[in-house]
Amino acid sequence: MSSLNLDDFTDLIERPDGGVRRDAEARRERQTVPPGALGRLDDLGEWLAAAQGAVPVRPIERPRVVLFAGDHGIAGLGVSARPAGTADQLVRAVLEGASPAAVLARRLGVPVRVVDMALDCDPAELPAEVVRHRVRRGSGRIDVEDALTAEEAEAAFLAGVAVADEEADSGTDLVVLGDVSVGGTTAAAVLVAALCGTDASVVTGRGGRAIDDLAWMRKCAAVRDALRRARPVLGDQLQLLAVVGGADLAAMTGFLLQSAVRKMPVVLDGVVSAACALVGQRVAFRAPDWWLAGQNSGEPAQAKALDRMALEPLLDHGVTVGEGAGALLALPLVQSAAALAAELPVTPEPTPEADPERAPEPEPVPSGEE
Ligand SMILES: O=C(O)c1ccc[n+]([C@@H]2O[C@H](COP(=O)([O-])O)[C@@H](O)[C@H]2O)c1
Ligand SMILES: Cc1cc2nc[nH]c2cc1C
Repeated sequence: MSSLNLDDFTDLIERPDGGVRRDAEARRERQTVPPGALGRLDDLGEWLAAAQGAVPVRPIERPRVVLFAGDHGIAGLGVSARPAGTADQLVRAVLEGASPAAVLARRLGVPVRVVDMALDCDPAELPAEVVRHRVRRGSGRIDVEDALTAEEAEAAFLAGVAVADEEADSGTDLVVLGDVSVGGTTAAAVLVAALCGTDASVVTGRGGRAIDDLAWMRKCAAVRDALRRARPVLGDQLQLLAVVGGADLAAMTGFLLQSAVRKMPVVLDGVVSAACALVGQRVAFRAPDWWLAGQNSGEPAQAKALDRMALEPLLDHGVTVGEGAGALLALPLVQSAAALAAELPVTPEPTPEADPERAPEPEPVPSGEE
């Protein structure tokens, strides 16, 4: 039996500071740029201030890309555009600078950290910088078996918690979160359908235009079968991740929740991070207050999950490549919002002298010496 109790997260996660948010709004009102003229960037700047507990908001100077990597047995059914068990190749491409996320991260000067949770390869053949938290080699085939044992799910979740603590402790001020997986979007679709009470066909996407009609039908059938296995465990999120999630998704959920505990804002990427965020919301309803939806990837399950969390994607360019690439594109926008909020000139705060009607009572004169 698993001993980890996720209920503790409900109390551990606070809301971003509402008073700070109001101070940020008041500061914005004293900027000479007309109200509303910066559109959603105003909201973004005020949200960041509240998350940081600081007015003016501090610049985002130490962002990081954190990617959880794993293979999924379900990919063996031909539900992915990639052959099953090849996520390690994607990991190498990221770390060699040869993938979309690697190009963007290099351009933006953001370090990338890849965590092996369940790659299906010899660990000795992985690049040295891969963070090692593997709990098994490939998560189980979720249409017919559990992705993980209860112990593996707990270990994976706690690995995610540990990585979030390491990031927070090292001064990371914003995380761009993504996955490197093969078959991961099938597990994500199952989680979203299970938690939203919808059918397989509503949540099953094509991964951009990557899979054909036959593969889409196989994916739908796999989601339907896994969904049947998910329903009995809907009330226990760790068990849900064990039955139909996988090691990378369990870790990502732990990461998201602990990031909220540590008040470290996270930008979500695609359907996999959105599904984990939705599981996290079930664990702690305040947690989504700490997350931003970087982009709309176009996957129906992602849209459903974000809608449930009332998160509105910053961008919409149909980026379905995963590995945090879509969320990375949103990073300059977030950094711009912080810079505008902090750097645009403000008119001086009204002082009591300038407004005699609002002048406070005079301080009583101290009667004696200290
Ligand atoms: O986020 C999305 O909408 C999305 C849609 C299709 C694929 N991906 C990414 O592509 C990778 C392979 O996913 P899959 O499930 O199609 O094998 C994985 O890293 C996913 O995050 C991502
Ligand atoms: C305004 C705003 C509200 C949010 N709630 C959760 N994440 C958020 C992000 C933003 C930007």
